[in-house]
Amino acid sequence: MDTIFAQATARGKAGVAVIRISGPGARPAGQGLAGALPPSRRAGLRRLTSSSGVLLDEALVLFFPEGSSFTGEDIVELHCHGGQATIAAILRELGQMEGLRLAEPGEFTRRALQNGCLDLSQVEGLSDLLDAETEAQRKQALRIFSGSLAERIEAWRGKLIRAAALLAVVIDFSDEEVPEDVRPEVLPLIRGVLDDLGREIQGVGAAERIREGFEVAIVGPPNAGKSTLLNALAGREAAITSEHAGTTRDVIEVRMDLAGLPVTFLDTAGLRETVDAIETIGIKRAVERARAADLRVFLQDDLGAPLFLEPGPGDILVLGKADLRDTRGFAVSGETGAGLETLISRITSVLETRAGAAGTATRERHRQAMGRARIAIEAAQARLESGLELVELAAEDLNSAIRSLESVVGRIDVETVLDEIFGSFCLGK
Ligand SMILES: Nc1nc2c(ncn2[C@@H]2O[C@H](COP(=O)(O)OP(=O)(O)OP(=O)(O)O)[C@@H](O)[C@H]2O)c(=O)[nH]1
Ligand SMILES: [K+]
Ligand SMILES: [Mg+2]
Repeated sequence: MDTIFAQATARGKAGVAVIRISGPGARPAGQGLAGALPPSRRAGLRRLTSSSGVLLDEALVLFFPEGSSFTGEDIVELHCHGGQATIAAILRELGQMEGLRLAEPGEFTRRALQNGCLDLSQVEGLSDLLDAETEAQRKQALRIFSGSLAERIEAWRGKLIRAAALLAVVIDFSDEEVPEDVRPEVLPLIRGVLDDLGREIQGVGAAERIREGFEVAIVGPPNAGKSTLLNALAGREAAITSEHAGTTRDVIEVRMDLAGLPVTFLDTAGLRETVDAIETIGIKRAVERARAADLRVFLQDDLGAPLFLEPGPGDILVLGKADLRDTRGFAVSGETGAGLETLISRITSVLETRAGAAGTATRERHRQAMGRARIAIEAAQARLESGLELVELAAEDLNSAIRSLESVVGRIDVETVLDEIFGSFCLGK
């Protein structure tokens, strides 16, 4: 196995930079640079020198031995000064050492996965954690990274293995006398898993929105003040505004953080009947994007006017230019900021409710694997409900469901399933 190294912190000038070395050559490489390494997992201040005796830096050095490091291999960390020349000099020195090479992107994490320090879902969680920009994203990513999905999978797997083992008893006795009917125990077990899976599959959509961001489209007639409203929400001149009806043509996106939820606001072309070819294209885009958005804010001149688009559940209808109106209804003004707080809190509350449906699974990959498992378990359930004749097929269905679930965490070894089934049940053969 190669020994790899890379700068773990972001590129650019900084107070401190961390360089990580992982693999069988990490310890000798660290010793070559720093002399004697500090005791395991304890920081020690060392002078880093090149093989030709040139002082490179003074750095904090840490050693994480194989088995208790991020990658599972020996790791040496150098917390050096964050100047570009310092980092370059140390990386150059490491590159000249026998058996060491620069890591490829994600290679430390890949090794952690290979060595069983992280499962596949945790690797996904780690990648989300590094991408997290809002509080909801951070919490969701950290939950997966700390293994919560793996725990759920393990619990379902345990129940399905127990169910399959009970069926195995029936299969074994089927040639001799009438076997005990294990269905009163098996069916509730698999029903419980089906209920959980149903909820988790339902929640993936919400979890994906938290990962990728919700889209909120601002729609309405030309000159309603949509772009002015977007700019007020963004706190900057993101979109061109003018007194000319039909100013906005392209969809303008502004990314924001609403109470920890990532939200992209879309400003769109004003909706109306028009013969202008370019405006027509803009309106088509507006309608498409607004339909696909999670939520629409209909900014209106008067509430009776045509909407050009069917409002969905949770959508918000609001009058614009509140400063020019004498209304006791809900109105906003991008110009003065009137009603903005109320609008934001309404949007937030709709999105928070939706985000609340998120479970533990966060990705399409998870949904597909859980979906396959659900189909297989439902097949087993149907076979068992019709009697015990199809018990072998039902057991096969359960094993296939177990494999699908295991694929979520990257463990797809069937032998372990068989081992557990026959390890916990002595059939006396
Ligand atoms: N008094 C007042 N004027 C506003 C308000 N919002 C926008 N306006 C004015 O109304 C005109 C149209 O504003 P825009 O923000 O460009 O309207 P729009 O809905 O984006 O228009 P299109 O992109 O053409 O569909 C501009 O002259 C704005 O200054 C408001 O809240 N109060
Ligand atoms: K306008
Ligand atoms: Mg506009």
